[in-house]
Order: sequence, then structure tokens, then C-alpha cells
Amino acid sequence: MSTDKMSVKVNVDLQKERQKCNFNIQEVTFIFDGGKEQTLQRKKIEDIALNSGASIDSIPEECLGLKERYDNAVRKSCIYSRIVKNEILEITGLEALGNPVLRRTADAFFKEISPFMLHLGMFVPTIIGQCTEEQQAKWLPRALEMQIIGAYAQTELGHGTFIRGLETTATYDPETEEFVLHSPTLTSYKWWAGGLGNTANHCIVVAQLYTKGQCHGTHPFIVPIRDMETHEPFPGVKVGDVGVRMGFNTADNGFLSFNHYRIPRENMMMKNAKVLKDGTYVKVARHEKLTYGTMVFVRVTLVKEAAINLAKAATIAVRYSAVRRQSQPKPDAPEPQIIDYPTQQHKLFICIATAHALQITGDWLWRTFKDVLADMRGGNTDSLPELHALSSCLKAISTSDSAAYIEQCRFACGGHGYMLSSNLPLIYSFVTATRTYEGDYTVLLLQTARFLVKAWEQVEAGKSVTPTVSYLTLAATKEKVLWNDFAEGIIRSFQAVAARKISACAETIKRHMKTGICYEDAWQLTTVRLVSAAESHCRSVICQTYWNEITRLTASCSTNVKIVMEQLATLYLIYWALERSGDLLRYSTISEKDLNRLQERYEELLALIRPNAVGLVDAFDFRDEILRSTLGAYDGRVYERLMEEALKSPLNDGPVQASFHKYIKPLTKGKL
Ligand SMILES: CCCCCCCCCCCCCC(=O)SCCNC(=O)CCNC(=O)[C@H](O)C(C)(C)COP(=O)(O)OP(=O)(O)OC[C@H]1O[C@@H](n2cnc3c(N)ncnc32)[C@H](O)[C@@H]1OP(=O)(O)O
Ligand SMILES: Cc1cc2nc3c(=O)[nH]c(=O)nc-3n(C[C@H](O)[C@H](O)[C@H](O)COP(=O)(O)OP(=O)(O)OC[C@H]3O[C@@H](n4cnc5c(N)ncnc54)[C@H](O)[C@@H]3O)c2cc1C
Repeated sequence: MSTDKMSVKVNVDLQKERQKCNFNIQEVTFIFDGGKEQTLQRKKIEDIALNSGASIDSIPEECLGLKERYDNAVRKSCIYSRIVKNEILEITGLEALGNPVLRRTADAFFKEISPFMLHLGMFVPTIIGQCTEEQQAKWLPRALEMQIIGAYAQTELGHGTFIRGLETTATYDPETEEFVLHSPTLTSYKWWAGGLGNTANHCIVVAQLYTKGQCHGTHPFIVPIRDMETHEPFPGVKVGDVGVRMGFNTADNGFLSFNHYRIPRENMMMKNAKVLKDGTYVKVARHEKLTYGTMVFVRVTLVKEAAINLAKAATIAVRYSAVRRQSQPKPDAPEPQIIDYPTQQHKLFICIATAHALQITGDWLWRTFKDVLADMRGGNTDSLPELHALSSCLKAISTSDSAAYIEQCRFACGGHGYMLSSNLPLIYSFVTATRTYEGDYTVLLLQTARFLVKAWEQVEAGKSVTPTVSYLTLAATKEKVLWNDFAEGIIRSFQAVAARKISACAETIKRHMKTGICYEDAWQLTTVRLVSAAESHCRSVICQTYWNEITRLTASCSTNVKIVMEQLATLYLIYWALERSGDLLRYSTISEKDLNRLQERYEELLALIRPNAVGLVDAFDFRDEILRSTLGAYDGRVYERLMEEALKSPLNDGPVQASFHKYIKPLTKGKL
């Protein structure tokens, strides 16, 4: 427990909730963080970064004008990155790039987003993933020392999803041994890159590479865009901010164009392909798509990002629901805490369970990613397609579920959830963007579907497939899978649903092709079902991973921790079985009676989890500085905090605003 939690006077209802909790909170914190070591490391990092008070704003960020907000975000980014550089990276090493502790701690500094986020989030990882050792030796120390600040500019005004359609060109000139960067059209302007508008002095630019008159597709380049002394854009570079957005307004998302702008040949990131001095193009990598490596890395990290943000929202909404009392269902009885309403429990407990499910799946995916990376270092890229398929669907589903449930947490807080000071709108505006960036939801599910259909064709041909799709053999028989409501039975049924949907898609594609249309058109006609099949596959992966891992992780835990963790995981499985009852009726032997029983068990679980609800969110262990919420603080002083924050609004700086004299008075006196 951090010091701020020990000294404050806590709301009485929250105190009672904490007395009711029957499990060891710290053990659950260890599970959520991925182990005791990780918890201790996180706490140490949070102490280093937050105990100085450098993150505190005198005026709420949201009350500042756009420019002041950006200015304040840059100020705090400089403080935070000095702490990261001098102290945090010393503890974590570069593992920090895949560890949510940096983002979690950063939330105490920025209610929105740091304009430096993409520097550590994508610029540095791309240097590591796409540069030769020699290039890394040149760029990495400068980037880690913050001597240069970078952005990642891939998306253009005209294309984001379709990378092969990017229009920016990098044409090699062997006379001067330089690449000439050019933006031939308005739609070729780089657009969206975080940190690019006003902050970055360097940028990774993804451009179509031309040499000896031939195009070799998109490649990444490191491009200096601003003078290191004056920060003026170099001649030939046009750069600016893309304009006000739904969120991310301190993230400095920018546009960028080039007018025949020259960079040295060595600024091409040459780990996967090279251009020699004479202009000869040499492919080094064994796999076509290795230049997409940073995207795969970020997609992997986004799963845990989704979990952490959902855990934050759940903490706010559950604590608030324990403090808030509303309505009078029984005459003469006191108003209940809103968390006592089963409908409120239905809204919130799935959020807690999903945070655990995504965190555990995110950990598992991170380990898989590191294994694949190790294979690739040894020259073996065989497991890359499976990693791409997994990271694509898990990124899509985790960000989409998390955004939906964060919004549900806001609904669960009624009117006060709509206050920016609750922090729920800001968490939502951040997370809803993650559904789009780094690959749109639908597009990524279709990438997974492509892998699944191929895997199904392998199964049909009697060939072996990789472990995450070995369940596809379930579809080989047309029999409905036998329903049983044990966890393993539910998971098996989800797999059967996914398998049957995938096989049905493959059949549909074939059926369309029999009418004489080509494969691509047949694929398009099947995409609604393909997205649904990929979603089912992903749900079965999450359910299986969550269940297997939570069983493993709690094996040595105390009894009550085992019980509450099993209750949450079972709730998760049953919730999705009920949500997908249509699929189960279609592809398993589940009956109406089974569904009724499942519904009853679900409601029983809500009641069983209820006394531990506050304990469960306390176990996420967010410091108040990170939650930044009037509704979710540890002490539950909800109404006092709402009032205190309201009084900080510049609109409360005096009893009469100037607008009264300028406009309202003349209007009411008939003089306007
Ligand atoms: C530490 C500090 C905090 C950190 C916080 C982090 C913050 C981060 C903030 C971030 C802020 C936001 C930052 C940003 O937003 S940065 C911009 C991100 N942009 C995107 O994500 C664009 C999304 N589009 C794509 O990824 C591609 O264009 C897709 C995939 C859609 C198609 O592509 P393409 O048209 O070229 O391919 P194809 O469809 O013909 O398929 C051809 C084959 O290629 C295989 N294939 C495709 N892709 C991959 C892959 N990756 N690895 C391995 N294989 C891959 C594929 O399976 C197929 O295989 P096969 O079927 O033929 O066998
Ligand atoms: C907050 C934010 C930050 C960002 N930061 C960066 C950054 O730092 N660097 C960077 O390079 N980019 C960045 N991006 C851009 C982001 O990566 C793209 O917006 C994203 O990849 C989606 O591409 P798009 O905008 O072209 O959408 P589109 O591809 O135009 O999508 C529009 C719609 O069309 C559908 N669609 C598109 N193609 C297909 C298809 N083949 N099949 C079926 N449906 C399809 C999509 O599902 C979607 O519904 C950022 C975006 C946001 C919102």
C-alpha cells in the first residue's frame, strides 16, 4: 500500500467493503503484475517517478487552452524522460519498451498523452528492429539519451491500412549517394504521426524505395527534419499539427511532406534490405514482411495496454459504486449502495474479469513474441505467420472490448462519469483510438481470417497445423459438439464454434468461385463471416489462455485467492457463453435448459463476487496519482473531490464573467 493510502480518512462504505474482502489482496496484485518481482519493480519505479510531485498540475490540464496544454505536456515530458533515462531504464533495461509500467507511470504525468510517447513507443523499437548493428550503434544511444527526439511517420493522408499503397518516394541518387524524399501528391502527405507536429527533430519515414529505375516497395528511413539548434524545419520539409482531435490533443500528431529532400544513403534502415553505393538493391531478410516488425511489436504491447486501462476504469467505477447510494427499492429501507444492484454488478464484474483475461493473455503473447524473435535471430521465420495472426486478432479484440467496457464503466457512474474529472472520458478517448491505430479492427481480423482459412485447408489436406489452431480438427466432423458447462467444456464449445465458422467460410468461398468468380471476389463476398470467424477464434484463444494460466498461476496461492480468481474466470467464460448463445445453439448440443442453468450460475457468481469487488479493484493497485479521478480515489471522498475540482475551473474565478457585461446585459437591456 502506498503512503497516500495509509494516512487519509476513508469513506465509511469503502472501509466496510475493505473489511468484507476475504482474500489476500497482495497475492492478486502479484498475479496481475505477472509475479512478485514485477510488482516490487513497478512500485519502485512508481516511487522514483511520482514521489517528487513533478507530475502535479496546479490547474487541471483540461482547463488549459490548446497551446498551454501542449506546452505543459512538453514541460512534463522533459521531466519524465529525464527520470526514465537516468533511473527507470537503469532498472528495467530495454525490456521497459514492452512493459506497461512506463505507460502506467506516465499516466500520473499526463491526463492526455505525452508528445514523446512515440519516441520510446515506436521510434526506438524501430531502430532496434530495422537497423543494422552499425546503424544501431549510431542512433540508439542518441535516441536513448534524448539527444534526438523521433516520431514514426508511416500513415499518409490517402492511405493508412494499405501500406503498399503509400505514395511518398525515396529515390536513390548514386551520384551523391543520397536518397531523395518526395511527396508527389496531397494524399502522399504523412499524417497522424504522434510527436511529429511540433516536437520531433527526427522521424522514421516509410517510403517507396526506387533505385536504378525500379520500385522495391516500402522501406523505413531515418530522416532529420528540424535543425538541432533552431528547431526550424529544414528546407524541403513541411511539417505541422493535424488539428484538434477527439483525444490525444497533447500528443502532437503531425503532418509532413518533402520537396526533393535529400538524406544520406546510410539513413535507410538496412537490417532487412540494403541499397549499395552503386544503387544495387540487396534483400537481406528471409521474410517479405519483416519491415512491418514494429507494428507487430506494438500490437503485442497494446493487449496489456488495453488491460491496464480497463483495470483503471473498473477501479474508478467499482469504488464509486460502493460510495454512491441511489433509489429506494424497499420502502423504509435506506438507499442501497448502487453496487448492490445486480444490474450494476453485471456492468462491472465483467470489466474486472476482462482486465485479468487480457493481462494474462497479453503476458502469454509477449512470451510468444520473444520466442518468435529468438527463432528469427537464428534465421527461422516459420512461426512469424502465426504470431502475425495472433497479434492481429488479439490487438483487435482487446482494444475493442476494452474501449466498450470503459464506456460501460462511465455509464455505470451516471452523470458524474461524464465529468472529465472522473477521468473516464479521457481514458475512453485514448483507448477508443487504439481500436483504429496500429491496424484497424476489421482489417486485422481479416488478416487473422486469412491465416485461419489457410490452416483449415491444411487440416482438410490431412496436414499438421500449429498449436493455436489444432482445434480446427473439431470441424472435420459435422456433428454438433457435446455441450457441458465445466470450464473445459465451454472452451471446447467455443473452439468448435470457431472451427465450424472457419470451415463454413472456406466452403462459402469455394461455392462463390464455382459460380465463376475469382478468389479475391469470393473472399470479399465472405468477409462479414470471416470477421466473425476470426473473432470467435480470438475469443477461444483468450478463454483458453485465461483459464489455463489462472489455474497455473494460482496453484500455489492461498485458498481464498484461488476461489476468487476461479470465480472471476468462470464468470468470464459464462458471460461469453451467454453472449454467444446463438452460436452455441447452432454448433453445440446446448439446450434452452442448459442456457437457463448457465444464466442462474452467472447470477450466483455476481453475488459471490460482490463482497470482494472493492478488494479486487484495490488489487490492481493504482496509486491515486495514476487514476487521477474524483470518483475513484482510494479514500472514496467522491463528493468533496468533485466540489474541489469544480472550484478549480477558470469559470469559477469570480462571481460574474466578462461575457455578462459584453453580451448578456446588452441583450437583456435590448441594446444588442
Ligand atoms: C514504452 C512507452 C510506451 C509504449 C506505448 C506504445 C504506444 C504506441 C502508440 C502507437 C500509435 C499509433 C502508431 C501507428 O498507428 S503506426 C501505423 C500503423 N499502421 C498499420 O498498422 C497499418 C495496418 N496495415 C497493415 O498492417 C498491412 O497493410 C496489412 C496487414 C493490412 C496488409 O499488408 P499487405 O497489403 O502488405 O499484405 P497482404 O494483405 O497482401 O498480405 C500478404 C501477406 O503478408 C502477411 N503479413 C501482413 N502483415 C504481416 C506482418 N506484420 N507480419 C507477418 N506477415 C504479415 C499476410 O498474412 C499475408 O500472408 P500470406 O497470407 O500471403 O501468407
Ligand atoms: C490517435 C491516432 C494516432 C496515430 N498515430 C500514428 C502514428 O504515430 N504513425 C502513423 O504512421 N500512423 C498513426 N496513426 C494512423 C493509424 O495507424 C491509421 O489511422 C490506421 O492504421 C487506420 O488506417 P486508415 O486511417 O487509413 O483507415 P482506413 O483504412 O481508411 O479505414 C476506414 C474504414 O475502412 C475499412 N477498411 C479499410 N480497408 C479495408 C479492407 N481491406 N477490408 C475491409 N475494410 C477495410 C476499415 O475497417 C475502416 O472501417 C494514428 C491514428 C490515430 C487515430
